[in-house]
Amino acid sequence: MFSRRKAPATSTLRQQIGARVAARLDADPAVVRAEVTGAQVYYRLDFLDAAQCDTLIAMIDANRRPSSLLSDRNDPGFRTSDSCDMNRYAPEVQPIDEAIAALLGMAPDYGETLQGQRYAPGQHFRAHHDYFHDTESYWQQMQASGGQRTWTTMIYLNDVADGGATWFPQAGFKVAPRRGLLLAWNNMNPDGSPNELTLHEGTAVVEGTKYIVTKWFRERSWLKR
Ligand SMILES: O=C(O)CCC(=O)C(=O)O
Ligand SMILES: [Fe+2]
Repeated sequence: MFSRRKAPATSTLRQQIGARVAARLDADPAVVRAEVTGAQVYYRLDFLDAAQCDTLIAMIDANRRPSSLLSDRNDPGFRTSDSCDMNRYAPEVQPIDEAIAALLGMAPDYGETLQGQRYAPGQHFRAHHDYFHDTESYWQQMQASGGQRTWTTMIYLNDVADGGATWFPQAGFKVAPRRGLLLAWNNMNPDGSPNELTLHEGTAVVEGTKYIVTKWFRERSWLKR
C-alpha cells in the first residue's frame, strides 16, 4: 500500500512558545545561540557548579534502572543507558528544576520530571526525536499529560574521557560532554510543526562514564493541577 504523507501540523501555541523562549534566551547574556542552521539551539556554560553536579550524580547512581523507550518499536539495543527520575520536591533538586524553568521562562509545571541518565562505556541512545509522533500509540495519552514536547534542556554533569557526544546528524553538529554545560533546543519549527532536523543521538561512551540530566517541556502543564 502507498501511504500518503500528511503535511506536519502547525500550531499557534507551539509557535508562541518557541518565539517566547528564544527571545528570553537571546536576551540572557550568559546564554549563547549556537550557529546552527534550521534549528534553535542554545547553550549556557557552568549552569551548575561542580558540587551540584556531584550531588545529582550520586542521586543517579543510587536510583538508576535500565532506561526505557517511548516507542511502538521494540528494539532493546536502541537505548542502552540507565535512567532515573529525579524527585522535583527533593531539596537538592527543586532549586535546579526551578532554575531550568526560569532560564527558559517556562512554568515549572510544564516540565516533565527531570530525568537522570548514566552511560557506561559502550552505552548509547540511538538517533531519535524528542517530540512525540502522532502516529504512535502513546499519542492520545500524551495529549492528556500536557501535549507535545516543545523545548529540551540537557545538562552534562561531568567531563567524559572519550565519546558520549550528543550528535545532531541532520543539523550537523556535535556537543561533547562538559561538566555544568546546559544545552537547550526547540524541537519545533518556528511555525510550530515538529522540526525533523532536531534528530539527535547520544553517541557511545568510549572511556569514562557519562552523566546527564534531561528535562522536556510540554506545550501545556504536565503536572496535574
Ligand atoms: O545522551 C545524550 O547525549 C542525549 C540524551 C537524549 O537525547 C535525551 O535524553 O533525550
Ligand atoms: Fe533526546
